[in-house]
Amino acid sequence: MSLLEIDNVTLRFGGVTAVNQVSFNVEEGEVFALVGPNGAGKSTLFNLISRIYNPAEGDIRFDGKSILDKAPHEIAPLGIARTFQNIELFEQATVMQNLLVGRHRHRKSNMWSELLFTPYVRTEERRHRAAIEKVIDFLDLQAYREKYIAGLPYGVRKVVEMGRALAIEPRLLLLDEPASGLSVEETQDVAFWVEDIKKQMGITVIMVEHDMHLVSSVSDRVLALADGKMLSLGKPHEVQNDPRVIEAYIGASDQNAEVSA
Ligand SMILES: Nc1ncnc2c1ncn2[C@@H]1O[C@H](COP(=O)(O)OP(=O)(O)OP(=O)(O)O)[C@@H](O)[C@H]1O
Repeated sequence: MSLLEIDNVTLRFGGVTAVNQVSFNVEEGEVFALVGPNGAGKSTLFNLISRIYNPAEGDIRFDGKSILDKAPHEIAPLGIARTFQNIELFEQATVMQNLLVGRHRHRKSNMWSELLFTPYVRTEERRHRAAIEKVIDFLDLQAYREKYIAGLPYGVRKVVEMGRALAIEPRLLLLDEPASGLSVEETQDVAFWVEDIKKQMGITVIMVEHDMHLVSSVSDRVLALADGKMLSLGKPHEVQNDPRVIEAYIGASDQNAEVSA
C-alpha cells in the first residue's frame, strides 16, 4: 500500500481549474518532486493534502485511509508535516521555542499534570527536548538555538522552518520550495539534508521545487504539472526530457515574455 494516494482530485477557483483530475501515489521512503511552471497547481496540491482546501472531486488517502474528513489541525497528528513557501515561524520567539511548538502533537499530558509537574510530565519534557536536540544536531543549528527568528538571516530561517516540521517526527514531509532564495552552497546543504531525511530518518518527502538541479539530484520520481493537469510522471531524467514538459515550460516563458514586453 502506498503512503499517500491522490485519487482523481479536482479543485476549481471560480473559472480556474487549479488541479484537474490529478492522480498519483507516493511510496513510503520516496522523495517525490512536483514541478511545473508558475500557476501549474503545485501549491494548491500541497494545500489539498494539508486539508486547507477541499477537493471538488476525488479522494486523498494517507496510510490507506481517506483524510477528507480531517480538519487542517488534525493533519500533523496523523504524521504529515509541511513547510511554507513564505516561511511561517514565530518571529518574536527563539529557534528552540519554534521547534518546541512542533512537538505539540506529541503532548499527552493534561493541564493539571503540567501544573503539578508530575514525574510523567518531567519524563515527557525530557523526551521532547531529546527529540529537538536531535533536529538541532541534524540541521547544525547549535549556534542559533537561543536566537530570535526576527534577527536571523533568510537562509537560517528556512532551515529552522524545516526543523520545525521535522520536530513533529512526521512520516510524510511536504517541502514547499525548500531552495527558493538560497545561495548555491545553501541549496547544496538542502540536497544533503533531503537525502539524510530519507535515508537516516526514514521520512517520505514530497517537494515542490523550481531548481531542476536539486530536483534531479535528490528525487526518486517527479511529477510535472501544467495548468492543473498531469503532464509527465517518472524518473527525473525521463520527465526533464519529456517533450510535453519542455513545451509547457517554453509556453510559460513565452507568456511571461509577452506579459513583460
Ligand atoms: N486562493 C486562490 N484563489 C483563486 N485562485 C487561486 C488560488 N490559489 C491558486 N489559484 C490559482 O490556481 C492556479 C494554480 O495555482 P498554484 O499556486 O497552485 O500554482 P503553483 O504551481 O504553485 O505556482 P507557483 O510556482 O507560482 O507557486 C493558478 O491559476 C492560481 O492563480
